[in-house]
Amino acid sequence: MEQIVTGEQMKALDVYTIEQMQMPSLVLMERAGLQVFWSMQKEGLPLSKVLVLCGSGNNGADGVVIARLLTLGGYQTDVCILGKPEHFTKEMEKQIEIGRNYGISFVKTFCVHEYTTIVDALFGVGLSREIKGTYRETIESLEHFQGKIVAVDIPSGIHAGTGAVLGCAVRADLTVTFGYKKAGLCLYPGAAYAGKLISADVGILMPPSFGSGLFACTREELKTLVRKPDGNKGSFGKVFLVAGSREIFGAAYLSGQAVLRSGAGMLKIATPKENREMFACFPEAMLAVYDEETALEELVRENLDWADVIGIGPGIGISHLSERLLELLLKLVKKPLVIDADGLRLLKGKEALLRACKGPVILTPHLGEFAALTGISIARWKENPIEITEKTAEELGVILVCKDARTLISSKEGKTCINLCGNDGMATAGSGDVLTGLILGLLAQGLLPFQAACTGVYLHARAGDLAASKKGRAAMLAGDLIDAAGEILKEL
Ligand SMILES: NC(=O)C1=CN([C@@H]2O[C@H](COP(=O)(O)OP(=O)(O)OC[C@H]3O[C@@H](n4cnc5c(N)ncnc54)[C@H](OP(=O)(O)O)[C@@H]3O)[C@@H](O)[C@H]2O)[C@@H](O)CC1
Ligand SMILES: Nc1ncnc2c1ncn2[C@@H]1O[C@H](COP(=O)(O)OP(=O)(O)O)[C@@H](O)[C@H]1O
Ligand SMILES: [K+]
Repeated sequence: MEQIVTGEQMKALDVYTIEQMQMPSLVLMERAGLQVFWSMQKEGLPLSKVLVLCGSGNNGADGVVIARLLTLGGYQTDVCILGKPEHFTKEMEKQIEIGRNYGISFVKTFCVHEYTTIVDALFGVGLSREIKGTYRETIESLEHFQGKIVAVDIPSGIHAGTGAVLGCAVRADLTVTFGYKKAGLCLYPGAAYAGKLISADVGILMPPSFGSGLFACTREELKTLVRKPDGNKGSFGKVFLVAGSREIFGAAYLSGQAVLRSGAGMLKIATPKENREMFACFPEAMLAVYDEETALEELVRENLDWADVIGIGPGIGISHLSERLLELLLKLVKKPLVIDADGLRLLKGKEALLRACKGPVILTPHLGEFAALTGISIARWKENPIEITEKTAEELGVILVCKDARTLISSKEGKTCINLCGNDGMATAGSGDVLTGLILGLLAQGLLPFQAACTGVYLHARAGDLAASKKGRAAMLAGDLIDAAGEILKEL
């Protein structure tokens, strides 16, 4: 997993590196400036005339370093400092002094259209409030700029912890961020403002005791999934999935297919009797059919003994039978349980039962389901997604997968993973059912619950990117994600 930090955490790491490690802040800044300068060259930005816009803090000081490096490199460069001298940090004062000695061009006014590239060094992780006045006018004047924009550390206006736009923000083509990716660059809308994101090492050191539990999913996670040459279908895990209803067969089919495609050994689907004929097209799945006459407790107990992991929800509908099945699972299960879709809708009012559940529980709501379950509106979640997801996971005592364009996975212990892959082609009916199946399949193969949730989300998103490259984002179907997930696993 890749470490992600908030703005406050990044500032704490700066302080630690400077004060404890005794690394001079001007050295860190020089490295930061060099990284931006090199990236601008490497990415082939048009550098015939560059404007560097600087604030009064250390982000602005980085900007002055970049202007000096550009000038020394022979690129025509102007610097405009918007911040007031009384607010300059001591590093900013020093960089201006050095810049003057090197003869860089400071301007008081400018016309953006004269430039081919603009460097945004107005605000970095120190942005603390809504942007107003001259800063706002300047940022808004960049909206019609025809050249390229490079953001230093983070686009000015984006909150480093939440990705929110504080009044207005710079829309960059390239962002070079220092040390670690900031959460605000990983979450929307911030992610959309960053353009291409490059993480650059500038020498920031993280102490072993550092308390951030924020990560991004990476390819490494998939490597924990190893096939055993002497394994059998029992050792690759047995999944019991309560899915489908009289009206909805597809959700059960998609989840079930994803379970087996991810490598699980055996699958049994509990579904209403009317679905029996439909499952003729899915001979790999065993069936446990039920109706009004079925002794549900017996059915559940029998299958809980048999299975290694349990899922409930895809397409089960809202009925007294599906509600009873959910209650029985919550009361009796001692193994990992994944609850999705209608299972989440039925969970409302059963929070006490959920908290008392003896097995580890993974909930996989999209934001509508999350809002219905918790009473927290989608708009409120979007204001502070990490904090709200973590708090809800802790309160409910579950692993919570909040599905969105940037899905968040939080454990009740306060560890959170952000998924950075995937695309809008995945916003297609049945896509979530596939994710449920993948997580169940990974659990069945022995991944620990939080690991299975993060790896499942990552695999699903990578499959989404592969499916989009083959079929296109508009045309891809949930079923394509299943085949693509198989191909991703094959590459390992
Ligand atoms: N430490 C190091 O050595 C290294 C740091 N590095 C760089 O430093 C950056 C962080 O620097 P920073 O902490 O100085 O904050 P920065 O983002 O420049 O802004 C703070 C200034 O903006 C002001 N301000 C805030 N909001 C405002 C608003 N809405 N409207 C108007 N003003 C507003 C705020 O005012 P105040 O809130 O104090 O009144 C203050 O004056 C980091 O992102 C990286 O680029 C790298 O070089 C690596 C080494
Ligand atoms: N714009 C997007 N970018 C990346 N992933 C997305 C986007 N929109 C949706 N997804 C993903 O697609 C899946 C949709 O799940 P869900 O809404 O439960 O679908 P369904 O209920 O139709 O099965 C989630 O995993 C979500 O993270
Ligand atoms: K910036």
